[in-house]
Amino acid sequence: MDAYQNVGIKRRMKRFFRRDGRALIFAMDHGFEHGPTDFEPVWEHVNPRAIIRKVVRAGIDGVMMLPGIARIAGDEVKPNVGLMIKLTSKTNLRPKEDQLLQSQLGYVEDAIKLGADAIAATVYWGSPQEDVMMRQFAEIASYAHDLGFPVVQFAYPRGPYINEKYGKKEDYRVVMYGARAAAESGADMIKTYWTGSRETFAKVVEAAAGVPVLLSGGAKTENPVDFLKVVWEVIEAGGSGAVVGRNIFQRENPEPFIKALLRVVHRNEDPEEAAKAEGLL
Ligand SMILES: O=P(O)(O)OC[C@H]1O[C@](O)(COP(=O)(O)O)[C@@H](O)[C@@H]1O
Repeated sequence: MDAYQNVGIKRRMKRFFRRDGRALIFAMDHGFEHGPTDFEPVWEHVNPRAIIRKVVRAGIDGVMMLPGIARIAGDEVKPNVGLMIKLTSKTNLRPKEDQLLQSQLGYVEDAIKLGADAIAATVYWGSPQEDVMMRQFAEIASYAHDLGFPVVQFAYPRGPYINEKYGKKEDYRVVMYGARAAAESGADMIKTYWTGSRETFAKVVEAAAGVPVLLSGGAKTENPVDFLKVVWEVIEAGGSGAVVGRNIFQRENPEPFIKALLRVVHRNEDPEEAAKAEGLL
């Protein structure tokens, strides 16, 4: 028989994942992590209520945010949509080489009070500060799991040694390593980089040993179909969906784009067909 906590974790995972085991989640931590200039392409989306209302209306499965945005706009995330609260972050205000640490800015209790269905934290695997983030993650995961909450790891290999050894942080060998480290450190969901091909992403999924792997969206593609194609490859590779920020909120009209993404994630639709069906082509 399952322990009470396991039942809680399983039930809360289902707030994000549909019966097909896949999820499309909106990422809304950029005002902190990148700065408000990320919203300049469509300035009205700097208002969290405005953009969250749109993504929820379009049928998104979950929304990820820091605690402060949940205080301001968490009530826009309707009860049938998963709420993921991320407890670590960093600003973009320091020199790049000093941005290799995410610090804890909230506690598991805060996330629960805010109505979270899952708790997230980032680990920059390979960073000189890896140890600090590993401990933060372990503390968050241990407590959240005790209370029956699933934990999401943003497993991002990053830092000078990664560049030296692998050439780039998206090299599948190091992304695979980060995903494995996330699984071995107790993550219930993993969010990580696109490795450039279905074959290499399939290896990342295998390395995660059954823990669902979600794509981290990345910079907005000019042509929406290009991003739909990446998500399609992720699904074909056995990925469990995507967590997408800029590709959604930097578009003038995000709703048809989200609907096309949902077609790809949940119905395996061909990206061009999905785009046509939603009037993007
Ligand atoms: O890779 P970077 O520049 O640190 O980006 C981190 C950002 O990307 C995300 O992980 C995903 O958002 P995007 O889809 O915009 O890439 C955000 O949660 C976070 O703010």
